Amino acid sequence: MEENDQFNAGYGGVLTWEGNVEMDAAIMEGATLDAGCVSLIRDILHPIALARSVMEKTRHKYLAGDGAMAFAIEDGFEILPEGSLVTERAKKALEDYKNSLNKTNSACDDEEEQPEIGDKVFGSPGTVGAVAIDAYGNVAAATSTGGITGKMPGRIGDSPILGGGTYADNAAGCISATGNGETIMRYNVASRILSLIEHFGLTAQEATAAVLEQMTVRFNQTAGVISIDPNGNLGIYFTSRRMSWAYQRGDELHYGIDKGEDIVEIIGEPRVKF
Ligand SMILES: NC(=O)C[C@H](N)C(=O)O
Repeated sequence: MEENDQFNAGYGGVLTWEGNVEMDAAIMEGATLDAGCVSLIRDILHPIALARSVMEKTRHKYLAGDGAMAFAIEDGFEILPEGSLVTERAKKALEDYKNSLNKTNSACDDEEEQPEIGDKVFGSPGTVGAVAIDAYGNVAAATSTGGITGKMPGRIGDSPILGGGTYADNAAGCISATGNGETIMRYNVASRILSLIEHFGLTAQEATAAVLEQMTVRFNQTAGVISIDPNGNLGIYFTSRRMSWAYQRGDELHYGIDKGEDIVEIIGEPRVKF
C-alpha cells in the first residue's frame, strides 16, 4: 500500500510546507511488546520495513532523521532519487492548502486549518494501518504515514508514537489510528482504547467508539481507528466523514469507506485454515 499513490504513505505521501515527503512509521508485536519506530524518513518506498529493521536489528526502538537514514543505508535500503515519492496530486494538495490559508503565510500549526481524514481537498485520504491476530492470540500493529499536508519540516505525528497512533499487547489487543496526529498523541488514543478493553472488559468496537467520541468532543478533531481485542473481535470506528477499511476473516473480505458501509466479497479459501 505504500507503493499506491491513493494512500498517504510511501509514494504519494502528503507534502511538508517545503514540498517534501517526510514519513513516520511504527510496528509492534503484542507477545513481546517489541517495537520499531521511525520518523523524518525521506526517499524510501517502505518506511514500515525500516521500522521493522529497527525492531529486529538494533538495540533501540525509535530512530529518526539523519540517524535513521544512515541506518537505512547500512541495512541495504534503496534510497530513491530525491523527490521520487512526490506525486502531482500531493503537489496540488499542498498548493490548495497554501491557498486556503488566508490568515498567515507561514507553516503555522493552526488546528482549525487541518483537514480531517477523508478530506479530498488537501491530499490522499489516509495513513495506512494494519492490525492482526493469529490463531494463538498474538496481536500486532503497524502504521505508515506521510503525516499531514503542509506540516512543518521536522513535524512528527501520532503514528510512530507507541500508545498514541500504534500499539499492540496480547493482554489488551492492537490499534492503528489515523486522523489529526497532534490530537491523537495528546489523547493517547491507542493506550486509552486498550485500557478499556483490558481493565473494563469492553470489546474492541465498544472501546474504540467510546474513546474516539470522547476525543472528538474534547478536541473538536476527528480520527479513525482499527483495532482487535484479545478475543479476536474487530473494532472499526471513525468520527471523520469517511475512512477506508477492509478486513478478511475466513474466505470473506469486508470493506467500506462511508459510515455504515460493509461490502462483502467471497474471495475463496484462505491458504491457511484455522
Ligand atoms: N492522515 C493521517 O492519519 C495523519 C497522521 N495521523 C498524522 O497526523 O501524521
